[in-house]
Amino acid sequence: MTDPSTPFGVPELFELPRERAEIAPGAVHVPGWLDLAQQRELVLRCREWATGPVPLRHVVLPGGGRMSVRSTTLGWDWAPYRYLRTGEHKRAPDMPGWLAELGRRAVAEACGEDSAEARDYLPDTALLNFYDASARMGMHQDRDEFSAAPIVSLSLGDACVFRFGNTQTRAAPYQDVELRSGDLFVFGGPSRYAFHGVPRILPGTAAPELGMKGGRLNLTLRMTGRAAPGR
Ligand SMILES: O=C(O)CCC(=O)C(=O)O
Ligand SMILES: [Fe+2]
Repeated sequence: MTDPSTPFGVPELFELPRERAEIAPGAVHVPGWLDLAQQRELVLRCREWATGPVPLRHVVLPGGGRMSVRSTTLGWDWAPYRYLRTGEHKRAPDMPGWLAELGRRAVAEACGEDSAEARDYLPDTALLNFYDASARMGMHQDRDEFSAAPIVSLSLGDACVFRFGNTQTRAAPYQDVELRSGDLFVFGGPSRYAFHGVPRILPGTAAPELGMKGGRLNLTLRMTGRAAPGR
């Protein structure tokens, strides 16, 4: 008799469902939070933003280093290490209301529908990062915001190794989590200022139906805590 857990005798064809996990207090990984249709829709939007007034570019750090990731923003623009109203080229597009609402639902998913975090969450900025197969992001803290509200991270395309560390140092202890297309990761509370980074992209792991040729998109939603711009 064949073992029902290994159809065709090939265990690799079967994968256990990935479980929601609290990686550290206040840091929650929700695998497959976005279904394929939602992921495709977001990929299309990202494509628009990537070619918008502030196109995807390699940000150059004050020390002269060029980030291997290409990025752009909605709402406020980001230049190391602060949020600006005007990007290098033009003003970033507004943060769409539907995306802010998606962020609020993400926090409700991670922290609870009735939580103060979810009630008060109104992200005014989204950072879009594109990683080709060789791009990576070093360990850092997200601390350019004047708000301690959680950071919401959505992943699309190729999977990556996401390294989530501690609040004291960029070195160990840390945990490596595989973030795949559609996954949600929220970090707030005691983990809000934890060091984190992306040491590796796993090329060729995206579903072809997503319509991406390759690479990984990451969208982080943030509350900058800056006063709403007068327009
Ligand atoms: O790509 C990721 O998953 C993380 C991105 C990130 O940490 C950032 O943009 O600050
Ligand atoms: Fe970050």
